[in-house]
Amino acid sequence: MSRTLTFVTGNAKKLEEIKAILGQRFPLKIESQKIDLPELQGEIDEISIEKAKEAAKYVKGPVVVEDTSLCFNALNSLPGPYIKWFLDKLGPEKLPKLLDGFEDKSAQAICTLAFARDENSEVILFKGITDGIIVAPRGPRDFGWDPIFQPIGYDQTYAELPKETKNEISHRYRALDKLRDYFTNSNEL
Ligand SMILES: O=c1nc[nH]c2c1ncn2[C@H]1C[C@H](O)[C@@H](COP(=O)(O)OP(=O)(O)OP(=O)(O)O)O1
Ligand SMILES: [Mg+2]
Repeated sequence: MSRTLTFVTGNAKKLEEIKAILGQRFPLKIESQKIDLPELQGEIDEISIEKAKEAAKYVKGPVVVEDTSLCFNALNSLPGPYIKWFLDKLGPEKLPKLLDGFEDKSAQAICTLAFARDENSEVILFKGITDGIIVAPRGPRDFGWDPIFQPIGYDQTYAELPKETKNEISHRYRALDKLRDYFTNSNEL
C-alpha cells in the first residue's frame, strides 16, 4: 500500500510553504513534481477537480494539487481563479487600482487543495479562506500578490509579516490543516 502523496505544482514558492506548514506533523511521505498543468476556466471547485484529475493522469498515483484565488468583494469575487493572469499583466503595483472607485477593499484569499487517489476516483476538496483588505503594495515582492494582501487583524501585508506568521494564518495553512486532519484520521492511503 502506498503511503506517498505527490504534490503537483509548478510554483516553487507554494511548495516551500506547503513543506514548512506540514513539517514533521504529517502522516504521509510527501513528494513533489513540477508540472504546469492546464487550467480550465470556470468556478474554483471545477477548476481544482479537473486539475487534480489531470495531475493523477501524469503521476499515476495519489496526488494533491492546489489552486489559489484572490477574490475582491467589490468585484463580485473577480479576479478569483484568474488572479495569476491579472497579476502577470498588472503586477502588484497596478492590481489594487482595480478597486479605485470602490470603497470596499475587502478580499478573500482562497486555497483549494484537491486530492485524487487516481484519475478515475472522486476528487476530495479541502478549502482554506483568509479574509483581508487590498492595499498599495508593501514589503518584499518575491511571492505573487503577498505585498497587496493585508489579513484582517494585522497591520502588515502577507509580504511584510514574518513567514512563520503568514504560515499560521494563511489560506494555505487553513486548507492544509484540513488535509492533515483527513489523512491523520483515515486510512485512505
Ligand atoms: O500565498 C500566496 N501569496 C501570494 N501569491 C500567491 C499565493 N499563492 C499563490 N499565489 C499566486 C501565484 C499565481 O500567480 C496565483 C495563483 O495561481 P495558481 O494557478 O494557483 O498558481 P500557479 O500556477 O503559480 O501554480 P500551480 O502550478 O500550483 O497551479 O497566485
Ligand atoms: Mg496554476
